[in-house]
Amino acid sequence: MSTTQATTNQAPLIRVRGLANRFGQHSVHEDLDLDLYAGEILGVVGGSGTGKSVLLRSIVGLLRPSAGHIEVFGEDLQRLSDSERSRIERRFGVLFQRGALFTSLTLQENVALPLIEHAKLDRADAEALARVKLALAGLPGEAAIKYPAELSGGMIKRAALARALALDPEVLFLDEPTAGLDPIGAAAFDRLILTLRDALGLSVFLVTHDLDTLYTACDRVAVLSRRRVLVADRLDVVAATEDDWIHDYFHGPRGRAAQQAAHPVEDP
Ligand SMILES: Nc1ncnc2c1ncn2[C@@H]1O[C@H](COP(=O)(O)OP(=O)(O)OP(=O)(O)O)[C@@H](O)[C@H]1O
Repeated sequence: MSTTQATTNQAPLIRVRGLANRFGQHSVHEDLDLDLYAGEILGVVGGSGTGKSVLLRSIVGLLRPSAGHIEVFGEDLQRLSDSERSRIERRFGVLFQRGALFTSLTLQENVALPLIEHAKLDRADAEALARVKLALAGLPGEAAIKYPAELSGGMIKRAALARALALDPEVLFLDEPTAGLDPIGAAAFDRLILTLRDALGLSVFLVTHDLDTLYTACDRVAVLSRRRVLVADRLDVVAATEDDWIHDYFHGPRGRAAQQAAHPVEDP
């Protein structure tokens, strides 16, 4: 696995080594290595079924790996007790692919839930803070008392992001955050992720199929292929890697369009 010089000088925030995930006879990951550095937005890509979500779930503690080590903030997750592990996991915010909000709760009640449960705030304080988080995620004030069914897909994503930010995480995990959004909504969401990273100093692990997201938001890109991370590096290095999937993905019509949109050729 290659990596940029700039990132090799600092200790990674998350260090995955020799990871294996197997479901019966089906091996999804074998001997997978990956690092996430402080303050970076790492895009994780790969063909369907290459195990991007499984990797995310192993890191955030929802799936126990079959083998290997995951170190987070310098601690090996497998060696920690359940309570120590949940102390670490509290420093994560996760936006799942089907970022389900509770349909019977308003947005501010949804976002207040982790604040009541984990930060032990009373309901009024939790909902006041929830409104701040909803604003941070770019939602207008009046959205706070709406129910998910009353909102567009883009607004629901933002509300789910607000909930992921509720406990002031240091690392944000996003599983296909722009899936299902129209191109304008997706571009706005990419900008929001960048703004939040800069404003809050977040580190971001971002699973995506969206080439525009890679070009506009990601500092590095990791490609999952053949059960491991084939390459994790700057986009230009990744796009130049000799591999059939990488070639088709980055140099097909969609890849060329995304690159063109990110770096338009100026008229003479
Ligand atoms: N709990 C599970 N039990 C058995 N197999 C599983 C389980 N979770 C995931 N898998 C399998 O692991 C493989 C990788 O799944 P995963 O959802 O991580 O892929 P992905 O790269 O995120 O795909 P996509 O891009 O389509 O979302 C799939 O073949 C899936 O069926």
